[in-house]
Amino acid sequence: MANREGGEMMISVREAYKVLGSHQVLKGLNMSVSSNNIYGLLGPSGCGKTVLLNCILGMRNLDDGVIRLGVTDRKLVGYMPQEVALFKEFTIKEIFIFYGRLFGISRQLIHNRYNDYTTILGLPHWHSTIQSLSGGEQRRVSFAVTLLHDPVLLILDEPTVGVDSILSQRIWKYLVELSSQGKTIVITTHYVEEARHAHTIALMRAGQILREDRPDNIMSSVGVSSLEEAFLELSKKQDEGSEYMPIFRNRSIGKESGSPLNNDNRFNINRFIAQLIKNLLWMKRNTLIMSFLLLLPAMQSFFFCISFGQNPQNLNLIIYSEEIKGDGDQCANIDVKQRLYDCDSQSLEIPDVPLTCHFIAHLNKSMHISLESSMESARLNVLRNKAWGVIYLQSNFSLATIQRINEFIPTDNDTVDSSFAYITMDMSNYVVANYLRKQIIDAYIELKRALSENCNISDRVSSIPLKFETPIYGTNNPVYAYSGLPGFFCSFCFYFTMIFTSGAIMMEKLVGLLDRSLVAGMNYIEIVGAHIVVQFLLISVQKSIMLIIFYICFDNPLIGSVPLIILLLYCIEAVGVSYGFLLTEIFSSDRLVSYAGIGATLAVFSLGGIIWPMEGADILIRSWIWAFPVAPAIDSYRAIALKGFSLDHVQVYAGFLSSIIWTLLFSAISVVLVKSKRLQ
Ligand SMILES: Nc1ncnc2c1ncn2[C@@H]1O[C@H](COP(=O)(O)OP(=O)(O)OP(=O)(O)O)[C@@H](O)[C@H]1O
Repeated sequence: MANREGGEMMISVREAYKVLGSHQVLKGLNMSVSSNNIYGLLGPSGCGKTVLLNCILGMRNLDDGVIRLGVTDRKLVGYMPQEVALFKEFTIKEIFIFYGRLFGISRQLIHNRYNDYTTILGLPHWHSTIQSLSGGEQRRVSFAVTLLHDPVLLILDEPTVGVDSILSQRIWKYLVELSSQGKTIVITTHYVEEARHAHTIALMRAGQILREDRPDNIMSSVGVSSLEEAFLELSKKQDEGSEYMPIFRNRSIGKESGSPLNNDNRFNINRFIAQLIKNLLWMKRNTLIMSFLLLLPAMQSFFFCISFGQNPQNLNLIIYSEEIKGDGDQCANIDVKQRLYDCDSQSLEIPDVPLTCHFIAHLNKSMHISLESSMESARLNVLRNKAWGVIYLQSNFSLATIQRINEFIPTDNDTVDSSFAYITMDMSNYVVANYLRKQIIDAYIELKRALSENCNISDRVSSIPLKFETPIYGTNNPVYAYSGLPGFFCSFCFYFTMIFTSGAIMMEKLVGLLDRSLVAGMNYIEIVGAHIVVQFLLISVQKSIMLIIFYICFDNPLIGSVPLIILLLYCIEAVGVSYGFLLTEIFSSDRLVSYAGIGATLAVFSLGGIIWPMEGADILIRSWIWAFPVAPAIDSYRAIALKGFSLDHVQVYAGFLSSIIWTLLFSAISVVLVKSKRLQ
C-alpha cells in the first residue's frame, strides 16, 4: 500500500461504519496511517477511538467499510490496551515469560529485552509483583510487554493516561526513537499538548475524523495558532453539518468487513503451554482461594453427612395421662420386657404399673417424653413450641387396652374409647410431624406386641395384617439422606465447575487480559483447553475428597460401580464448564454471570429431587424432566449408587446421554456467540 506522498501506508480505513447497541459509533470514518510515522488520534471521551482501534485489530468487525493493513501477521502487531491488563499476582519476570512464550521468544532474549527496557523506561525490579507497583510503574510494564516481541505496528490506547509528565515525556521520546527505527505507532490520547510530538494528528469527533494532517498544517489550514482552537473550529463545522454530514447506514445495508489480521485458529502447543503454566501459576499464587476451593467441598460434604436427611432425634412429646399420679414416679425404671399383668386372673385388674408407663418406655426409645398434669398445660407447651405434640390417655387406659387385647372385640363403647391414645400435634413441619407420627405408631405396635406376648397370644393374629418383607432395594428403615445425596453431590459438581470457569474467564475478560491474549494470537481452543486441564486437576482432587467423606468417613450406601459414578460426575462437570463458558459469552458483567449461575444451580437443586422427589412434581415437569440439564444425571447416580444398575440400564445411560448432549449444546452456542461477536 502506498500513501499520497508515495510512501508506504500501514493502515487505511475507508468509509467505516459501526453501530453498537443503538449507538452509531463510527460514521463513514476515513483514516490513513503512513509507515514509520507516529499517528496521534486525538478526540474527546466517547468519540469512538477505542472502537476504531478494536476494528483495526480485528476484535470487532465493521458494519460497512474497509480496513487494510500493511501487516497481517499478529506477531507483527503490538497492542497496549487502555487498562493495565496484567496479572496482578505475577512478577514482571513471569509476565514477560508468559508473553515471550506466546510469541516464541527465547528466555535469553526476554531477559535482554527486559534489561533494555529498564534502561529506557526505568522498569521496576524483575521479581516485583504487579500489585506491588504504582500505577505509573504498572503502565511502564504494560508498555514494555507491548514492545517485547519487537512489533512493526504499535497500537497504544491512551498509554499516558494517569501517568506523570516526566514518564509521559519519556514514553513519547521513546516512541519517536521507535518510529525512526521503522515502527509505525498509532496512539490515542486526550492530551492535545503531547500529541504535537506525533508526525500526523487525526482530530476525531462523534465517529468521524475531522482532519488528519501534520499538526502545523492543521493549524494553518484552519487559520488558528493552536490545536485546541483548530479542534473547536472543526467541531463547529461538523455541528453545522457543512462538512461532515453524519450519514446513518444500517448494519444490514452495509457489507461486513472481515478482520484485517490473520487469525490462526490452529492449535499451537507453545501458546497452549503458556496459558496452562499461567493458569497453574495463578493457582499457586492464590493459595487462599485454592485452599478454600479444596476445603469447601470437604466442609460441604461433611456438613451434609451430619445434618441432611438424618432422622430427627430427641423430639419433645408430652404425655398427659389420667392413670399417672404426681410426677410419674410409678414409671421410673420400667423394663419393657417385664411381665405386664396376670393373664390367668379371671377378673381383669389394673396392673401394678399402668400400661401408660410401658407406652412411655417404648416412646422413650426415640423421643424425649415429659409428663404434664393437665391437658391445658400440655397444650400450652405445644403452643409455646416446647413440644411437638401431646398424647392424652384416659384413667382406665390400661384396663381398656388389656380388655381390647383379650376380647378382640370389646363389648362396650366406653371401653373402646378409653383404650384410645388421643394425640394432638404441631403439624407445621411436614417431615418432623410425619416422622413423629410414625414413631408413635411404632411405639404403640411394640406395646401391643408386648401385651400379646405377655399372654401368649400370637402377634400374627392380633397385629395389623401387613408384613414388610426384606426390601428389594434399600432398607425397611430408609434415611432421607441416602436419596438426597446424589442430588447434592451432582448439583455441587455442576455448580462448582460452572462458577470456577465463569469466574476465571470473567476475571481475564474484565481486566482486558483476554483481549490482550487474543490480539497476541491466542485462540479460544488454547484458552479453553488450558482451562479444562486445570479444572480437571482441581475437580479430581475435590471429587476424591467428597467421595472419601461420603463413602468412607460416613457409611452412605454405594452398591453400584464406583468408576461409573466417577465417570458420570465428570460428565456433569463438563456440563458445568460449558455452561460457565456460555455465560461469559452472553453477559458482560460478572454480577450477571453470578446471578445466571446461581439461578441455574437452584433450578438443578430443586429439579434434582434433593428437596423433594420429582414423583411429587407437577405432571408437566415430570414428563419433561429428561429435557433439563443435570436432572437425568442425578437420576442415573441414584440408580447406580442405590440400586446397583449398570450402564446398559436406560436410567443410567439416559444421564450420560443428557450430560453429553447439554455439553455439546452449550459449547455449540458458545462457539456461535464467539464467532458472531467477531462480527459485532
Ligand atoms: N459494546 C458496546 N455497546 C454499546 N455501546 C458501546 C459499546 N462499546 C462502546 N460503546 C459506545 O461507543 C462510544 C465510543 O466508545 P469508545 O470506547 O470507542 O470511546 P473512546 O473515544 O475510546 O473514549 P475514551 O477516550 O473515554 O476511552 C461510546 O459512547 C460508548 O458508550
